[in-house]
Amino acid sequence: MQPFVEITQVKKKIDNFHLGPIDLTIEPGTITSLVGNNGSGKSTLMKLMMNLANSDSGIIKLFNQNVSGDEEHWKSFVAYQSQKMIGWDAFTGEKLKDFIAPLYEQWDEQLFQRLVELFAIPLDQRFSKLSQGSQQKLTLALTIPRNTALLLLDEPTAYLDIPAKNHLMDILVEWMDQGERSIVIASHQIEDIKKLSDYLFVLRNGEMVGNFEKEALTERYKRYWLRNELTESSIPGEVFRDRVQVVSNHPEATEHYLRENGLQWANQSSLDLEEIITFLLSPTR
Ligand SMILES: Nc1ncnc2c1ncn2[C@@H]1O[C@H](COP(=O)(O)OP(=O)(O)OP(=O)(O)O)[C@@H](O)[C@H]1O
Repeated sequence: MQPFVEITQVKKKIDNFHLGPIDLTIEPGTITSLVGNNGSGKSTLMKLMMNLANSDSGIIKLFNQNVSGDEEHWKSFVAYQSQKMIGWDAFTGEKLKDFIAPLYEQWDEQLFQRLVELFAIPLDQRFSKLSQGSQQKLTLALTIPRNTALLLLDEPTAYLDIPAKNHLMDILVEWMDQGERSIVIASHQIEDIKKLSDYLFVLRNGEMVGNFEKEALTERYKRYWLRNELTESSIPGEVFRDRVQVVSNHPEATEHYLRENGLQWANQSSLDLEEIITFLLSPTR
């Protein structure tokens, strides 16, 4: 099956900020988290994917169509939740639903009603009158039931309360099971990233660090506790050290070196995904 998204060598400059070059492919049936420090370009990348901003170079294809071309058929396969919904303030949830639902052939009214109930969304209030969390809940309730093949969510859980976050994760997992679908989610919430992602696309200050398969990434990092303090200046795979502790992102090379040089380790452990992301986003490591 054709990838849902193909991004090739995309670059974008905004004032002093440089994004890219970005290469990213989103296959059907996958959830990809966009992970990066603040201002690293996650929202910009999503806007580029939606053709809400123009790239300076490179190609972005959604459903095999160039997003900046004349043909806009690709838009019917995508639902996008941005951080700020422009033009919604004056309308109630009920009215917004009346505008949006008829635009989507696959609109799932039952799922909409379920989300309204689960999240206790007051549909009779104007969007501008809702709390930030309730605005986010309503936005999700008006986005997920569109049932498009691709769902782009820009920080969907930043303001959600704990029960709503948990409900949302269950709903997204369920939603994925209903067909050839994919989700791209920009998030700083480690629980979302851990629970949902198949892939982590990591950006550091506009630069692409990589697109990592989550399980492979967690297996790649190991911490070794050595019996004696290290005197070597650097050992293969090392990304961090502290007296008798070494963290490696290339365990085979590290272990080979330690054995060859008679350096024994008393213990080893895996790293938590949060710690791995911290290493990936840290400029000195
Ligand atoms: N409309 C704009 N005008 C000026 N600068 C912008 C604009 N949009 C984005 N930028 C700049 O682009 C860079 C990337 O911003 P972006 O919002 O894409 O990052 P992000 O990774 O989504 O950040 P965060 O995690 O804080 O939401 C930032 O330096 C930001 O200041």
